[in-house]
Amino acid sequence: MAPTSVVVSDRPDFLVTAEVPKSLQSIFIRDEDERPKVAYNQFSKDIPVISLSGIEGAERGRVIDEVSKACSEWGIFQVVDHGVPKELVDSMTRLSKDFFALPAEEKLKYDMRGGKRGGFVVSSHLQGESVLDWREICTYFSYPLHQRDYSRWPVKPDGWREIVEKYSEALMGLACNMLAIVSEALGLESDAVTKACVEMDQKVVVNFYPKCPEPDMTLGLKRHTDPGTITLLLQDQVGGLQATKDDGKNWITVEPIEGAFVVNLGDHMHYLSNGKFKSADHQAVVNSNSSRLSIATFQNPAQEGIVYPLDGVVKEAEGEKCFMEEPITFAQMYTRKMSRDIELARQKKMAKVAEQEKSRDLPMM
Ligand SMILES: O=C(O)CCC(=O)C(=O)O
Ligand SMILES: [Fe+2]
Repeated sequence: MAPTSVVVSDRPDFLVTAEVPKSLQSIFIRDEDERPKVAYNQFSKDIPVISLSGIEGAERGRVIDEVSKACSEWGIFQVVDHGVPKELVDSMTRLSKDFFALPAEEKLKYDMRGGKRGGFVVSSHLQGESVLDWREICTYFSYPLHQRDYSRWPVKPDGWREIVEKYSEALMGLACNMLAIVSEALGLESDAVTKACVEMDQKVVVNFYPKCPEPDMTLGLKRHTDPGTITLLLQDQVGGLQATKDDGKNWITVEPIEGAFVVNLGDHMHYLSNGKFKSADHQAVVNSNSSRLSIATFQNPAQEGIVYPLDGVVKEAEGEKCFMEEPITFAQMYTRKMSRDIELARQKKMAKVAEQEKSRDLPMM
């Protein structure tokens, strides 16, 4: 989920119905510079695909090298042979699709608007931002266990809750394995990153992107970096996840691979690594042929977790400098990111209004 999303009250109702509108409402139309530049199904093989087979034995060194390279270059890669059972992944996908196919009234029993922690919402966007994302989401706050609030977990379709529980647990395991590899890729003990997280939070966001009548004008999810430590994304075979490693000049569409997880680093990991590892800049595009499902599992540090380069990462003897002035907490980092994004959205909106006024004032030819 876009890290900075704040659920606001204006809800485009038609997205919760099965009907696809014939044209795009203006609230979804993006400025030209934000619109998709590459097709949803023009797949690229640039993002590394890393097999985790043999990770506890002879293959560990290879995995560490491949992860290190991918994190320095992209901050995003895919993993296969990850050990999460195929039946669990298939059930999670099938039941998630069934959830979004439920009648609007059923989904809206878990309406997340008004600051509720978890549930269902149509689109979501920054306060002050004028354009909406073309998606519906269902969110579960799954860890820490003592904060789990089942009253915000939809009970339908039958069996979904149990599967979400199993899926969250399996993904917590995979995330911890990946964070051990990332720590070692930085030359540290395998528990360095998990220790910095204090207690690992997990949030599962199921994204459903309905078919869209004018996909070239809008985005399923606008460009962002995830704020947390690491994200594990399961996507269906439709395609739509895009990444850039050069600040938006070039975009690639990540090739969907059956059963693979896309792994991307978030801002927290970027700071812990003193900028050696990127937090992946990404977005989701939509299309007019089929709807798309993706399930993002966000692994975040505790609110009081410290955001600062890890001990031993900054090699001062080699002339390297720490790129942060002072340690801050994850809660502070998140608030700053949000305020920055809200301010940017405000400036963009004002520039647009000024531009419109200027063109209105021009004399008629
Ligand atoms: O749907 C996707 O491919 C991307 C989802 C994502 O980036 C997110 O939920 O933060
Ligand atoms: Fe994301």
